[in-house]
Amino acid sequence: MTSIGFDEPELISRAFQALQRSYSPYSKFRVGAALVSTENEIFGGANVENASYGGAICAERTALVKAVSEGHKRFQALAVVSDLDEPITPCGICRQFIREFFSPETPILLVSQAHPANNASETSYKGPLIKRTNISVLLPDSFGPEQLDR
Ligand SMILES: O=c1ccn([C@H]2C[C@H](O)[C@@H](CO)O2)c(=O)[nH]1
Ligand SMILES: [Zn+2]
Repeated sequence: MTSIGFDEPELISRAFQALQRSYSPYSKFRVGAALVSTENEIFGGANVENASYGGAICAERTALVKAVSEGHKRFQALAVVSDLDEPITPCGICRQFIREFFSPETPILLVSQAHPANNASETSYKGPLIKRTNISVLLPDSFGPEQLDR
């Protein structure tokens, strides 16, 4: 079966919806993520923190754990959003987690809250800045499941 492809604005909007549910009373840093599976199902996730700070789970892993535990292990894209005017980039643990399930070139969209060029002197609003990357760029020379195939 051929994929119909994913709807990028929809995926980004689902990441912003997920961000609204961020539980981040300690860092006050809200993050949202959204994944689209090869079955065209979208899974959102937010960061969920803990009074024991090290227990925090990032938005990217929340979304992945939701999807994988519902039977979706192959993905067409991931979008990550925050409240910042510049895109953020996944932490090391999330990169390894993404590496487990993503193909090297699968699109990862790192999306700002608003375009950094927006300011009082701007007459026309510029939408969010989208940095397009993939896991082979974010985690080069990585260790992955193939290495355990013996
Ligand atoms: O890509 C990222 C970076 C950070 N965080 C979360 C972890 C923690 O709750 C807060 C501050 O690091 O942001 C994410 O969810 N995703
Ligand atoms: Zn992370």
